[in-house]
Amino acid sequence: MSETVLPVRATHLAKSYDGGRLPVLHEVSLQVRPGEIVALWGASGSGKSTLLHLLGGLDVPDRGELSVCGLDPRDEAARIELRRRHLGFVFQLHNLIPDLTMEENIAVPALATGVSSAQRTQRIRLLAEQLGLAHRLGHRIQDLSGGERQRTAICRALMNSPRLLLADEPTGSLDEETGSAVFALLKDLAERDGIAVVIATHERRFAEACHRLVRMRNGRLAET
Ligand SMILES: Nc1ncnc2c1ncn2[C@@H]1O[C@H](COP(=O)(O)OP(=O)(O)OP(=O)(O)O)[C@@H](O)[C@H]1O
Repeated sequence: MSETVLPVRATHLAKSYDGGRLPVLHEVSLQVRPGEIVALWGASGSGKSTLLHLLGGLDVPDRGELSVCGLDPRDEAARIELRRRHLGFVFQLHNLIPDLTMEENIAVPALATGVSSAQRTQRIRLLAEQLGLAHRLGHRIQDLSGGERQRTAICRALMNSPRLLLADEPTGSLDEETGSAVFALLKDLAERDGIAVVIATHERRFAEACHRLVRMRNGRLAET
């Protein structure tokens, strides 16, 4: 990615629900550079998930300018390209398919990209080793611990080598120790692999350990 193409460049984004009756985001501007881990920190209902959804093309802003890895997620073709090649999303409740194995779950994003099954298997093994999951690849999701599930979700999000990882309360369902391990992993991805990471969290200790803490309050950003 050239230096001018930032993973996130959002300017004056606004979003409301309920036909405009429920304004949720106001004048939100945010830039994220490669290798940077940025926390969106704020109380429940402050708009963190809504902003992540806009960045990930899961929802569209009412107003403002948005470029994600040089593409506009409002455009459908760009959205498909983003999901296939540039973007990984980690949800609070992992959203894995419980009946499938860890390996099958991690493989899902690669199914639409046309990579060979040999390349797919190689990539899954590499990621699983990096995240300490190699010994569990054949297990079904329902048989895994919360921390293993969340690390599996991170593997799945990394499957297509994204430049930007969006993580919505990735530690929210985990105990303190497991949550710390998952957070350390996300920070490592930014610092070691140059992936831009945006993490929504209400946990102050994680927000403060990020490179940048952006506070959200009533749908507005205040950088600290
Ligand atoms: N699809 C929707 N339709 C209507 N209102 C919504 C929708 N999504 C979110 N909201 C509302 O927008 C506001 C912001 O929600 P959002 O989920 O972005 O906050 P959050 O900071 O991520 O909260 P939490 O930490 O609880 O996940 C809330 O009042 C929420 O009820």
